[in-house]
Amino acid sequence: MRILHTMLRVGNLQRSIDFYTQVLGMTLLRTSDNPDYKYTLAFVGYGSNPDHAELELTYNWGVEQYDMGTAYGHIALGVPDAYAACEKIRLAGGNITREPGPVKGGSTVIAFVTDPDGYKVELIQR
Ligand SMILES: C[C@@H](O)C(=O)SC[C@H](NC(=O)CC[C@H](N)C(=O)O)C(=O)NCC(=O)O
Ligand code: NI
Repeated sequence: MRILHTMLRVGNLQRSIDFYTQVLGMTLLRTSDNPDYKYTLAFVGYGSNPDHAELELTYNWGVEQYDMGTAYGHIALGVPDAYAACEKIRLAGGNITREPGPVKGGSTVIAFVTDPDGYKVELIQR
């Protein structure tokens, strides 16, 4: 088996596409409309399946907000320099919600950015 994608329900598809492409540097890989079930999908990533796992952004027509609950954690991205990545994200209008630095109790440098719906994305320096 292999990981193909992670699905996130989003309240505004273009807002999310803009974030993942313009702020995090991903590519909009494809979209698909499902008029019968009133939803649209947008797949974003740093490449396509099978070589790259993708994010499946799911927009349910007319649903602009979700109860985020307490269970979701984060999606992690690998970066060569978390400090530089955070500066670039800030300049692109992204919201850094945890400054880069060693993880508590460890030495790996991490940071967090929050996407437009409030989903956390971890940046891991490696
Ligand atoms: C393309 C593939 O990766 C999918 O995940 S589509 C599967 C389909 N998704 C939805 O219906 C999304 C909208 C839904 N209202 C939601 O918010 O999850 C799905 O889950 N189909 C159910 C089925 O039994 O086919
Ligand atoms: Ni899916």
